[in-house]
Amino acid sequence: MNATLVTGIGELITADGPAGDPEAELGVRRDAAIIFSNNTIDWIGDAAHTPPADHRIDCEGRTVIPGFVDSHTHLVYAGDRSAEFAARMTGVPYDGGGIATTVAATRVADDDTLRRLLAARVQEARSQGTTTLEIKSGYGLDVDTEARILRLAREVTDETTYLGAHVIPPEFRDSRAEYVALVTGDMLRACAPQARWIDVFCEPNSPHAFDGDEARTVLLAGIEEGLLPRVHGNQLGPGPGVQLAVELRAASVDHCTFLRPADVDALASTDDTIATLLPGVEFSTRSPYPDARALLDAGVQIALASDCNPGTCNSTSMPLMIALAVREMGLTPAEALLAATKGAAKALRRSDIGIIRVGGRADLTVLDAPSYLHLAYRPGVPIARALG
Ligand SMILES: N=CN[C@@H](CCC(=O)O)C(=O)O
Ligand SMILES: [Zn+2]
Repeated sequence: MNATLVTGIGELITADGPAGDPEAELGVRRDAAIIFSNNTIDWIGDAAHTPPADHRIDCEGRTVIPGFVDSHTHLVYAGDRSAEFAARMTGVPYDGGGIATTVAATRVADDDTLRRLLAARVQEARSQGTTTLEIKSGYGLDVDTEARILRLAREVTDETTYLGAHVIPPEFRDSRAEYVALVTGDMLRACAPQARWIDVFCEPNSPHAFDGDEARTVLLAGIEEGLLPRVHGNQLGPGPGVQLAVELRAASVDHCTFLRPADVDALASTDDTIATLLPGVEFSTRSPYPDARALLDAGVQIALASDCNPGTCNSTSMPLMIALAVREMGLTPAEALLAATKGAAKALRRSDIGIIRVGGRADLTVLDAPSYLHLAYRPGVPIARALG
């Protein structure tokens, strides 16, 4: 059977409590233990009366939570844009133009280089408690490199996203329609076999990104090819991204930084589309933070993700995202932890992760702390690590 007993748990957060009150939904259990085998949870019960197991992990009073689900990352890339960040801190606004810098560096990086860079970022994320990563393409913007990025991403996760519609590459600046035709034609056919999702940077406030009509064309082509839609929306200003995501029943619309009341209403009207908030981006671009309270008060389901990428948020740290969500967006620690686990799992249409329940994946994260509150109470210190 090769079963492992996890015991000595000071506070167990299952995220499997009744919906409604976040504190109750956390499903906090004390004096509980877990048994898992083949990465599946077999048993959760009283630590004083545990079934037999082959191995034993003593948490020595630490807190155990569901492994973080990071449902929005751009981890396959080469190059560095720290100079762009420094310029932004002097007041230069972000408009997505710097993506071309990363595209140039990524196109000339070989597979071994990209694989090594990706492996280091995956390990960095796991060392901070992340157990599921979604990984997008989007730094190739030509058929071969986009397909290469997704092939490398698929080596480390099944949650891969085709983002050929990240920006219009320089060589197509004067022929946007031709690039949209490439993204929805040869590039889509080359990439779809290695992708579960299709995404688009839907942003009329950037000359580099895609307007509502272009974004719709891209997503409909991806759906036709069997991919599930996700959207980068309303990041730099009001725009059609949220409405388009809800209309096409996208699993998630991400950023949601600039929301009009009609956008909040649209998100509140559906169970299909999660509003994924990316506070590391506002932190790193000095944008205003999304009005998370308005979303929650309207009954909108939210997720938190890192959006780790070289341009707007170069951090894999989900604990940082939780601390920012509490400090800057007014979430309670319970709301933030649920958004970084169960909520982010919903943004991937998954129910076997982001939660600790029998039959679910044994993706467990240990906090070197007596309570989950320390994720926001002690920002910037390494208290979280994935078990195993
Ligand atoms: N806005 C679009 N894409 C990424 C940024 C990519 C980059 O600047 O390299 C984002 O989600 O913020
Ligand atoms: Zn992104």
